Amino acid sequence: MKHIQVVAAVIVKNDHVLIARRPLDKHKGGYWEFPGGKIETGESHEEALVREIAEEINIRIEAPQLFERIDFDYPEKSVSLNFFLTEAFSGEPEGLEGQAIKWVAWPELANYQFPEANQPVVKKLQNWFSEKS
Ligand SMILES: Nc1nc2c([nH]c(=O)n2[C@H]2C[C@H](O)[C@@H](COP(=O)(O)OP(=O)(O)OP(=O)(O)O)O2)c(=O)[nH]1
Ligand SMILES: [Mg+2]
Repeated sequence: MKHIQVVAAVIVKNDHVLIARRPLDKHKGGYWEFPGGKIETGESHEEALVREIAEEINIRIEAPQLFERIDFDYPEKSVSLNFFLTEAFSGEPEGLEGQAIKWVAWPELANYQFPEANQPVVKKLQNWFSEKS
């Protein structure tokens, strides 16, 4: 089975987190995600993350910290997801690939459908916010 390494950003501003809706023509199209994508050959995780977020969301993220790692097998491919949390960025988020983006108050996260693999990271993030507040 095809295996890919993915980095994704959990971008936090106060009690909100930025999510994006995957384009319909992509794997898991229509699901909400933490923006990010595949690591390219020769890139570090952090380089890939900064690049993907600039390409997709038009902001520059700073000081991302590894938050959660998840390996998951979909029927069509297996993914290693590396989620990095950051509260520091410059610029104004914008969906550069035509995708919807949204700042969601953390208690509302449960109302958005994420890919199956994301279940543990969404739960961990809800715990992270609830311990902070
Ligand atoms: N970015 C992101 N991908 C996720 C999440 N959860 C999840 O299962 N995935 C899966 C869906 C995809 O199979 C893969 C990410 O690939 P991608 O389509 O975003 O890759 P990419 O941005 O490099 O896009 P491209 O090569 O198709 O243009 O990881 C998530 O929260 N964020
Ligand atoms: Mg992507």
